[in-house]
Amino acid sequence: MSNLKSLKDMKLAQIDSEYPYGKDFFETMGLPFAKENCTLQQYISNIDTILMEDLGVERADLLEQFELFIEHMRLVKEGNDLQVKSITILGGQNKEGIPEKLILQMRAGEIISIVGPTGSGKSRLLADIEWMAQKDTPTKRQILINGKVPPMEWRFSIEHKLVAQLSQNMNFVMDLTVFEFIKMHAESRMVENVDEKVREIIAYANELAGETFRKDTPITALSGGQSRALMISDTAFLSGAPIVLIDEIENAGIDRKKALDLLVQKDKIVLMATHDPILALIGHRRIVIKNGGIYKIIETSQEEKNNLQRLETLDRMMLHYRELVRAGETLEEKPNSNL
Ligand SMILES: Nc1ncnc2c1ncn2[C@@H]1O[C@H](COP(=O)(O)OP(=O)(O)OP(=O)(O)O)[C@@H](O)[C@H]1O
Repeated sequence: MSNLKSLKDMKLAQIDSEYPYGKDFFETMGLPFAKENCTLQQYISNIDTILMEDLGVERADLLEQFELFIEHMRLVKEGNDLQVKSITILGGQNKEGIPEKLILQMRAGEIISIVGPTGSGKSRLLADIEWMAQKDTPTKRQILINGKVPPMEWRFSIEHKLVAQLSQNMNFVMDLTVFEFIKMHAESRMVENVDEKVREIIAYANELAGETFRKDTPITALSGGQSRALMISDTAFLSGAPIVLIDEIENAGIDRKKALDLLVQKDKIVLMATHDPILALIGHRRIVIKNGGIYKIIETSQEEKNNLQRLETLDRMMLHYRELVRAGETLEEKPNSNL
């Protein structure tokens, strides 16, 4: 905060050029923030007394609130820029208290799948990462960011949101169109060229979703797959979060491979819990969970990658037939692996 102490002595024009969002603070209160040749202190002292009374704020408090606002916005920007090069999981214990005995490091640009039977603890592992567990969850795991214990504030702070979670259910309750919703998010992330970014996000989401939607479609009218696609595209383009956790993407009816390519392009660390062999093999490595503990880690072998191609061919065939079913066509056509 020390550099903020001098805010009051800065000229308004200088504040405007260093913190372009600063004027919003005053303008939303109905206080014009012209680029006058006076310091912030002078500007606040010169605000009409009746206006100050109407606002119900003391001059000293106004300055303090402004300083807090600038600090908050600065942290949001810093959080956006924070680089996560690695996450490390220090093993804890399984459901029976047997130690995991492992150190697993994951680097930016990696996709890691998490596999294991229902109830084995896949979501728990994702939750440990999201919460940046410090031996204080049932698994007793510890998570390091860039090889270090993350500062406590990151666990609670919205500004340092390191983790974006795409969960199984997305329920929208707001009465907004797709464009308004994404625009609101883009504005809160303080991106430049908001409208262009929003159009880009919607276009990508439409590529991921089987059925297209329009920018003026109400978000409540989106299908499960469409809203999932929208949130994936939104996360890829807007979320500063370098870590993306995906809990079971397979049932969403979206182009899973494209979705992952989009997320990983952005140099994120992607972890996904899945039962789907294609997604499991898209991962560079997969964590196998058994009885609440990390049981083994499998590097995707060349042999498996060759199988992935075969499985993808089968998947395209299935998708084709699914489209025929959706369109009410007959299914008499012979399966064709050249699709
Ligand atoms: N190491 C552990 N110690 C204690 N409890 C655990 C451990 N791992 C997981 N659990 C608990 O076991 C339960 C099931 O785990 P979880 O929901 O993560 O399973 P899952 O593999 O995601 O299942 P599904 O495939 O059905 O989504 C949860 O209540 C979770 O907190």
